[in-house]
Amino acid sequence: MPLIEVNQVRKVFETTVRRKGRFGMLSSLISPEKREVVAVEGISFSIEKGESVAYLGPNGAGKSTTIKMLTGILEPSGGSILVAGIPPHKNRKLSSYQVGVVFGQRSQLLFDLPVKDSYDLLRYMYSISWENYNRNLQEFTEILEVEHLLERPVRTLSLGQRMRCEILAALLHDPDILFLDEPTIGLDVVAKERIRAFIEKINREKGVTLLLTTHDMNDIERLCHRTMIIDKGQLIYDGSLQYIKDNFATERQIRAVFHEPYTAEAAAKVFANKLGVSVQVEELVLRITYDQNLTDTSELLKLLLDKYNPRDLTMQDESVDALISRIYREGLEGSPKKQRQLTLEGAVN
Ligand SMILES: Nc1ncnc2c1ncn2[C@@H]1O[C@H](COP(=O)(O)OP(=O)(O)OP(=O)(O)O)[C@@H](O)[C@H]1O
Repeated sequence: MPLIEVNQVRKVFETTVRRKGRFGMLSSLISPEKREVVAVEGISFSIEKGESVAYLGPNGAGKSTTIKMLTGILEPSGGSILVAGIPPHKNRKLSSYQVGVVFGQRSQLLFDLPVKDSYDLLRYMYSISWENYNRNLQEFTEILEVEHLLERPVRTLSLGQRMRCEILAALLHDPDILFLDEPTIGLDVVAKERIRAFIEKINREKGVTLLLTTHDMNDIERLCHRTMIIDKGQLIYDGSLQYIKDNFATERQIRAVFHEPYTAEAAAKVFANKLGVSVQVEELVLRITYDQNLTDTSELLKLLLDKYNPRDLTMQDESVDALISRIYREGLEGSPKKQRQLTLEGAVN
């Protein structure tokens, strides 16, 4: 049986529209105009124990709303959710024993008190035995390198230090599942890497199931074997990131450095006329961006080498960041590969 089961879940928020004009506020108070926002629209998925899943989507897609429903903070407007066999919104307390949550933008630590006081409170709230509490505290403080922070008031910690303390707080009660909403947001490269290493370890060694929302593609490449993409409240992809890369990353860039600026200019004019190719020139450097499905790499390279004799050549595939942004913009239907298939089908007919 899957550890998390989400079946045709919807969430509709009702908001009040503020009227414009001098008396708008008064009129809104007397007869408020209501509007519905559909944040999540019939989503279904299941997650097995030990999986590490990325939950991606552009701003406002419905990621946080889904996590809030999975943790019981919000009640679904329709459909059903079971987390470790429990509907979270109906039995939030029982469900919380199985689940740890980290919200990158919000804290579950008490701001004015030392970090350790929040941990003691969590021990009490979750009725964690002293033995388990002391064992987890010792193990996690060591790995996360936060021993020296335990007596410091939370408000005095840097963002990176606080995030490490937050993650520790979420795991003190040995949950089977960890929901992470943007756990590396705003952190520097070193702090991000530290947190990723820890999350990866608890998934691998303790079998903690992960569901993670992020806008940082390095989080996913490092941590998640499965990626779900949500857009406008609907699940548009559920599979591996590798599949997306293999099937949708069709853009590539060639960077050529020439001996003379006018050679770069001349080459740019020639390549700009090719189908699916765009060019950029900066002094000696020419960047050719092209769709591998429309233009053969060997053809471009041959032309460059034979005719323009560049000093240096490098090639770069479309970054995962750029790829995912393109999917957000154009959807999976808009991928060059799909377009090409459509074109070919069109040609056959
Ligand atoms: N309490 C609320 N009341 C009304 N609308 C809401 C509420 N919470 C979220 N929404 C709306 O629901 C939609 C989904 O929001 P949600 O926060 O789930 O998106 P998200 O994918 O987490 O975005 P982001 O990446 O920006 O955090 C948005 O249109 C948002 O404005």
